[in-house]
Amino acid sequence: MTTAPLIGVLALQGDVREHARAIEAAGARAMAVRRRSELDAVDALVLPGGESTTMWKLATAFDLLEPLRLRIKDGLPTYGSCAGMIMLADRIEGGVDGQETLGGIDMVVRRNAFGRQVDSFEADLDFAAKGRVRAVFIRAPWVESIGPDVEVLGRAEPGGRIVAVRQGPLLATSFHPELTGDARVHSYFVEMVREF
Ligand SMILES: NC(=O)CC[C@H](N)C(=O)O
Repeated sequence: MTTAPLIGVLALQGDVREHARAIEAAGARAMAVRRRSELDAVDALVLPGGESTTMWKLATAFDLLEPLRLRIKDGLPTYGSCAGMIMLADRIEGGVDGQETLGGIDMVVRRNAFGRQVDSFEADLDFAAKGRVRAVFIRAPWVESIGPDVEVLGRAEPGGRIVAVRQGPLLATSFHPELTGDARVHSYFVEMVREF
C-alpha cells in the first residue's frame, strides 16, 4: 500500500472522534463507518471504546453485525479498544443475557473485570516493541485466557493481567490509547495494516 490506508471507525457508539484523531496522527486516513457501503470502502477498521452491549444492539439494528463478522473473517485488519476488545473476542464472560460479539480472536474476555466505573485507573505498561505507554482503563475488560495463535502484547501492572493481544490482522487492547495524545498504539496498528 503506497497511499495512506483508509481506516474506518465504527461509529454506532463510543469515542469515535478520538480514534479518528489518533489514526490521523499515526499517518493514516480515518472515516466514520455507519453503513455497509462505508464498511466495504475501508482498508481496516477500529472498534472504539464505549459499551459493548449497546454496540452489539446497534450493529444488529443497522444490519451491520453479519457484514462486520464476514469482513473480519475475510481478514480485514481490525483494532478493538475496550468495548471493541470485547467485540473481537470469540468468547466473553460477564456479558448480558444473549450478548453476541463479532469474534475473531481466540480468547475469553471478562467484561468489567477491573471493577466498576469508579474503579477506572491509569497505569504505565510495556506495549509490544513500542516501549512504555500510558494506559487508561475505564470499566475495562481483561483477557482471561488465549488460544495458541494469540500473541500477548501487554500486561497490566501489578497483577500481570493480559490487556493487549494480537492474532494475525486483529489487535485488541483493554485500555484507551486514543485518550492520551500518544499515537504509538495506533501507529502499531497502521504498521499492521500496511503488512496485510
Ligand atoms: N470503556 C469501555 O469501553 C468500557 C467497556 C464496557 N464496560 C463494556 O462492557 O462494553
